Amino acid sequence: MGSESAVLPCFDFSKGGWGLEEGGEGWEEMCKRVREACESHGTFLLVCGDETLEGLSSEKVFKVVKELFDLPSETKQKFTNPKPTRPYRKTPVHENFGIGVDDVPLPTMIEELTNLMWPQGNSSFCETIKSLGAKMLGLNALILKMIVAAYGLPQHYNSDVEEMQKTSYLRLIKYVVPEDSSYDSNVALPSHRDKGVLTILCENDVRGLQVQSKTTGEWIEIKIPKEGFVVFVGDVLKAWSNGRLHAPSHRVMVSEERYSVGVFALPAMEMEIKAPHELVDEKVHPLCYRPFKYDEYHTHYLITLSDKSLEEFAGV
Ligand SMILES: O=C(O)CCC(=O)C(=O)O
Ligand SMILES: [Fe+2]
Repeated sequence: MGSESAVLPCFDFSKGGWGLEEGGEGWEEMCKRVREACESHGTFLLVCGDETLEGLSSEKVFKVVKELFDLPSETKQKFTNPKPTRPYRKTPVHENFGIGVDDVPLPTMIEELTNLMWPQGNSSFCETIKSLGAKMLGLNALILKMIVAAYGLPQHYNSDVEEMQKTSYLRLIKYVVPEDSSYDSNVALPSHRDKGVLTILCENDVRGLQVQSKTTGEWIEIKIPKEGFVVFVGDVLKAWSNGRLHAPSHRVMVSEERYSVGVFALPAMEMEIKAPHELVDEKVHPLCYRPFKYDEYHTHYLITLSDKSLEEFAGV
């Protein structure tokens, strides 16, 4: 355990690097590399740089995130998201706010959260988290388009890309070292695979995230670039890609207070997850997963909470 994240691919999406423009110079090469990273590791790092992040420095983001978690418990508990899996939650090792309800735009939800937490207003929280959310949603969308392009799939699969982000949501997380000494481990978030499509995360300057190597099974420490993100492939994207993309197990170990922000791309509940026929062939890539509705898979997971739920539910 303990390899440096230097072994993980890291792409420069800053203006001085590869750039972010769809179809721009270096686009094809970048799509290919992103696809390869998602196949071999299921994860990669992204450096965005100040210009691309438009002033959203890590200091600025985590200052407002910390302000939220520093509010009194009674105030935080007022946040009862109508989506039952995403209210304010607190356990001995972490606290989190899941922000996002199907059909309600993320900026509206962030405004509602701000008004609830600070009736007198807090524009720096509201504007910072809205800009960050928009940036992270945009990056998820771009990466999904890159994957479609890298497989040489016809443009009409971009409608799958849109469907696959219909219920995206943002999560603000604080990890703590438990005071209760009966918690003898510092596993703050146990090993799991993300069940959705694609996850993008940033952290304050405290490490703790680890990913399990696809090839060796060892745990690799992830050092998310300060002006950047880490990206994980989730189960739904693995199924859609006919098992070509890898959905890696990851976990969080903490020895000091840590904060992170994640945007989780999730499909429309009624979306049928089905590999494009171009990604299926008899010999090399036989069909790995039967087509399934996302809400059925989601329900199955909530019942079993199994890390192998995709294989159990839809494996052929
Ligand atoms: O907080 C992190 O760095 C990871 C969070 C995560 O993996 C999750 O919420 O699914
Ligand atoms: Fe995760």
